[in-house]
Amino acid sequence: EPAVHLRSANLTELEYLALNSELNMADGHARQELTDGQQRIVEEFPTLFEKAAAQPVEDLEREAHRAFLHLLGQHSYPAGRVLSCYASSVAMEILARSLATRTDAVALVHPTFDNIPDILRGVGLRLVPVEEDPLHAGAPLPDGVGCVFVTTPNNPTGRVLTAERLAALAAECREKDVVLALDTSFRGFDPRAHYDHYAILESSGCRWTVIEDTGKLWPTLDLKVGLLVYSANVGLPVAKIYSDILLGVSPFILALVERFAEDAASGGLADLHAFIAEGRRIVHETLGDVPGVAFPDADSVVSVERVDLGDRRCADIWSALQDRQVYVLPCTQFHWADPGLGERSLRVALARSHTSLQAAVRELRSVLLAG
Ligand SMILES: N=C(N)NC[C@@H](O)CC(=O)C(=O)O
Repeated sequence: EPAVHLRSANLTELEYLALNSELNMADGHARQELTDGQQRIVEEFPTLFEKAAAQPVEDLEREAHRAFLHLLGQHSYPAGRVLSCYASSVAMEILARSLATRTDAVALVHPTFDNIPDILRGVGLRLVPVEEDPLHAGAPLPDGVGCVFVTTPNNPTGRVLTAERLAALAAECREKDVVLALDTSFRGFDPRAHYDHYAILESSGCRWTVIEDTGKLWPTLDLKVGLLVYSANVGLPVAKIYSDILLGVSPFILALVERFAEDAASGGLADLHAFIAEGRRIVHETLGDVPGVAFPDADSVVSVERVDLGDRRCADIWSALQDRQVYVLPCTQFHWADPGLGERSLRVALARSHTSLQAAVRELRSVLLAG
């Protein structure tokens, strides 16, 4: 098949290349081993399947949404306005199509994962970049857009909107009659993202949507749901466009999400945070003394880590790693409005077994020291 050209590839095309490699540190999906508690759920699958087949799907949806969102501190979500999707990117496509019926421009956080700008541009929307520092510092939003889209915690930086900043953003969007859209796919990793976003959004009166993702947390072989949650006054045809795309997700996956969320609530989430922190430590310890290397996101606790390469180009390092069947992501494509800004950094996935992560960053260390 055609060779993937690094510069013209999107990040997901680079993630495809990594899928069959032992040392795949590219995608942000959960590929660590199952914990004992999760293994016990997998052993229950026949019973879980029977339960999913027997129960009304609306009960399974309600229970899955409740277990997952309560786990993450989201107690005020509107239970009647949650659309279950096969993946968060499906939710993203539905939102993009809905936005395109009402506006021609979106202010989007920069940098962020490139399938978000790609999906928005794919429906013809013009994008205005919003850099993280001004966004978090409270700079006024760009005018002339119909939506402000923020990934929080952001990918790959891990930057989180505080409750105060979210309230101020929502107030500004309400004043300007602009939709505030959040992608909170990485929120499971960061307790600072567990304040009740829905309480703030609902009380602000602004038009809003939130995309949630169960797929980043647990190694369920991508058995997951993306959620598209929206305000009563959103003024977008999200439910109608949802019906163009799907009737609903698998009841079995809803039952699985509920059980994994319950396991997480009884200690699993804290264990996951410790697991990811150890992965981050492995990266810092293995690469920390390499000349020119730095870790720009000192506060980040999400399941990916950015590595600054000093004066080295990420394309060269990415290729040298690929020759060793080791995969990471170049940061160029995250900088969707100015790829040059990502030219000297990489992203390493941390939701991996510590042995494979250690082996991969040792290869990265050797490539970096080879000069
Ligand atoms: N639909 C797409 N493109 N899926 C890839 C996405 O899930 C990977 C991701 O979010 C990450 O690696 O950070």
